Amino acid sequence: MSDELPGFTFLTAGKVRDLYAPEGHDDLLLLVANDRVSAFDQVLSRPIPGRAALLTRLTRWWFAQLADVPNHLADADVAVPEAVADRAMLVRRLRMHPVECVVRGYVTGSGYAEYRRTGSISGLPLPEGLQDGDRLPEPIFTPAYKAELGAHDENIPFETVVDLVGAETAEALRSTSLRIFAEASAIADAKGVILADTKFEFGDDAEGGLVLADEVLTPDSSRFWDAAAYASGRRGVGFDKQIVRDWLAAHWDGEGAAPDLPDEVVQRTADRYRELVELLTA
Ligand SMILES: C[C@H](c1ccccc1)n1cc(-c2ncnc(N)c2C#N)cn1
Repeated sequence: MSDELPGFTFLTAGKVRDLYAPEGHDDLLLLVANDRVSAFDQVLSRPIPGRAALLTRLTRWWFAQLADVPNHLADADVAVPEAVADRAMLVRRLRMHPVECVVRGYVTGSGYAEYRRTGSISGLPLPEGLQDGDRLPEPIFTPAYKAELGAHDENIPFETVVDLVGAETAEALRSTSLRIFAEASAIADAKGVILADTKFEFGDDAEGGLVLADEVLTPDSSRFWDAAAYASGRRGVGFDKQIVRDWLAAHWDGEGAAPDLPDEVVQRTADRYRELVELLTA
């Protein structure tokens, strides 16, 4: 739904979300999630029913758990159309910082690839001999520069963050990201879920205060692993896209457009999202 929201002006579309401006409210935005899912850098053709509403519910829940962190949710008298209400967030328009604030408790994915190449991630040297999925001695802040839509984010050292946003804001981004990660991973851990890594985005409000933005601590911005599986040696058993990834790996050579997911994979994936959200928010 890229342009049919009465009372709202369509601004831009991401892979799995659209951004609107409420007419007459220049200080607000509307983030609308959709049921599309991306894997292997492709938005898959078949949506996952209920996914957007579940992840919106999860983001709202995390914002409530992180009550000590200012966030961009707006409490404004603006009617959000019923058609999108359960998958939309009305938010304060911020001056966004061009930094993906990534925190890693475990080494995997692009971080592990960089580690294998350089022995470090975002300029942070790591112990030798780490294997994919290993827990790090302590969570690390590994920022990335926000790439254009569709391109990969580029890991950058903290010094570059300082050049981008200034020393005070850079330190606030790092300390706030690490603090939120510690709080969130403790909450997840208590429910049998490993928060392996996550990505936060922040902006400044009109008073210059640092505000947590975007979506937070969802499977789109984070890796959530089954702790029991990890403990038994099955590493990286994800809660969301593992089913999709496994099916694609078995039915697609990675060339051209990904094949349509079968009904059974779509349904199991939808169930898995629900399982994660209900486990975390219980
Ligand atoms: C990346 C994301 C996006 C969402 C949906 C579709 C495409 C991009 N986005 C969020 C903002 C944004 N700008 C100003 N104030 C804010 N509170 C936010 C937020 N969140 C700009 N882009």
